[in-house]
Amino acid sequence: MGSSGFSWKLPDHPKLPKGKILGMVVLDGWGEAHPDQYNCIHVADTPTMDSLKKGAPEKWRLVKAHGSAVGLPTEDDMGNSEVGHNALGAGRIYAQGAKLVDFGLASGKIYEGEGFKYIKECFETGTLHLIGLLSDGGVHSRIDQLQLLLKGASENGAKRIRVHILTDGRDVLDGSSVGFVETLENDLAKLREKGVDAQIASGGGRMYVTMDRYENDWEVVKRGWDAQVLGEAPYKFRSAVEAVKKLREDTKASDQYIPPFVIVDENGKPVGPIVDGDAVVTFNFRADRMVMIAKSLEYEDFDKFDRVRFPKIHYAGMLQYDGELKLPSHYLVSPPEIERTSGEYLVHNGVRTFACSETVKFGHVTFFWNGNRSGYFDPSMEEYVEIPSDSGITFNVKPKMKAVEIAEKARDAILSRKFHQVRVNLPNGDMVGHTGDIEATIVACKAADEAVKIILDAIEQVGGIYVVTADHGNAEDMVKRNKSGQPLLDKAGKIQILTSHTLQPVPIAIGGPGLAAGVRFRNDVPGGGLANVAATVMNLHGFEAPSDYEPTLIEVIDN
Ligand SMILES: O=C(O)[C@@H](CO)OP(=O)(O)O
Ligand SMILES: [Mn+2]
Ligand SMILES: [Mn+2]
Repeated sequence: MGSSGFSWKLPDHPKLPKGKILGMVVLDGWGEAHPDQYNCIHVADTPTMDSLKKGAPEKWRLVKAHGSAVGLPTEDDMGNSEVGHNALGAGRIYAQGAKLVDFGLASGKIYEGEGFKYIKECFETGTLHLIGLLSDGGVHSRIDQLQLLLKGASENGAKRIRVHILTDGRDVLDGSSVGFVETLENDLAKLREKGVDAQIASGGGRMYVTMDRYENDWEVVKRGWDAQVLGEAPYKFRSAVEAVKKLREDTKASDQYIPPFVIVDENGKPVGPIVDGDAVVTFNFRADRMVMIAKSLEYEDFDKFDRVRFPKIHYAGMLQYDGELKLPSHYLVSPPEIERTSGEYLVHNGVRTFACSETVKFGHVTFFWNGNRSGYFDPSMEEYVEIPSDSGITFNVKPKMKAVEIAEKARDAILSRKFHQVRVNLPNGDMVGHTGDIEATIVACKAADEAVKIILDAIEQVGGIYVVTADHGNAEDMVKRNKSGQPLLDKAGKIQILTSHTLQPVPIAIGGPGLAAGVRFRNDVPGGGLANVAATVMNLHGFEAPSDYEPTLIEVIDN
């Protein structure tokens, strides 16, 4: 870097060569935990990952993947794909959406911002609609933030408020939706006592209504649109608590998959369709599962499904969800400014990159990796391949998912020798872990392990280097535990299945024939986390990382 200013040019690494082919594998939802029967990774046959762990102690270690290590508010915050891949790709720790929204609400700054002023223009004559995930999971949203926003909006002049809820059961225990709806109903009743006309207007389970991602299945978003905007749904109820209880019972749906419903008045009329002149806020802070609904609410030109009506509204996201598309154009809190990511640096330094996953995780190794920006930095240097995911099923039905297909694409990219970095996300441990199906998750872990083997074999053939890591835990612990780690039993004496991510660290392994002799993990970064991986990878490509990146995990010992 010249003294005159910024340069993309990275300094040469003093010891490590350039031009090696590097396979970068992210196992989604693959943490390290105590081996017992609820640790699906332990129970599953995973010879490849086992051999990495046993093989070379100086080339395998654990890194932090939750809490402050990935920019989350507290050490009780489990990791997730957004913050995990952001850290892996950006090499620095950013205060993430959850934290930025906390700050905006606590300081009141949120109410002074452009986004809030924009929606406020509708408060006099229109309704304020709040759409988002109702739980305290802290991955996509938090109910306490919704509560503060409800209070703040009413104090700032909102007279009529409608909440469109999405039930969780993925980041929190299944069945917990009832309690969250009751809490929200209490708050809305208090607002009504103060003269604010506030009600829940519609709802549905997050995986079946609204929160699809990466354009996997627009039907999911359409179901939400019909209920939230048009006031139409297959189920109609007078109360949301009743809706959630009854639909769980009658349709046997888990919280994640509750079918869409609308709340109606005594005449059977929906209480809160979205109409001209209304304001709408999507209150999730996390990006991936808000991009599609944001497009449907914002884009004049839109052909993904028939919206029937496109109301003239003032729409704001809790955050801006896509930095490249500038979507949505209005937002309540500015997102973390994740810039100068490793992907952008490497492209500027001649590193040709291939990235691949299946649809449900495709954006993780592209969009999240690149700091929540869609698209390429330089299409002549990069190729991103998406393998279509199965849609319309829960992944316990097909736990192998597209692991082999992803690995074969990676293998072909490696053997083609056209790329220096071949990066994949293997979704199985996470996507199947979220279903809570232990048997299926064991199959999933085995499938992911087999995919890793395909990639490592290809790296072996070209004399390359591999880095195998994960973005956060999930499959390694499938049961809710008490403080001392014992499985918690419910009233009927049954274990409580944990569908969510965990607080566990994740493994990182390096190796391959191209790894220079003397490379090993340093032992002076014991607290290392996912953000330390980017500098590590830059070193393995033959470069020094920028000075503001979190330190590399490796050193080169002279033999
Ligand atoms: O499915 C998701 O949206 C989250 C859990 O809420 O999982 P991940 O962070 O692994 O994408
Ligand atoms: Mn993940
Ligand atoms: Mn997950």
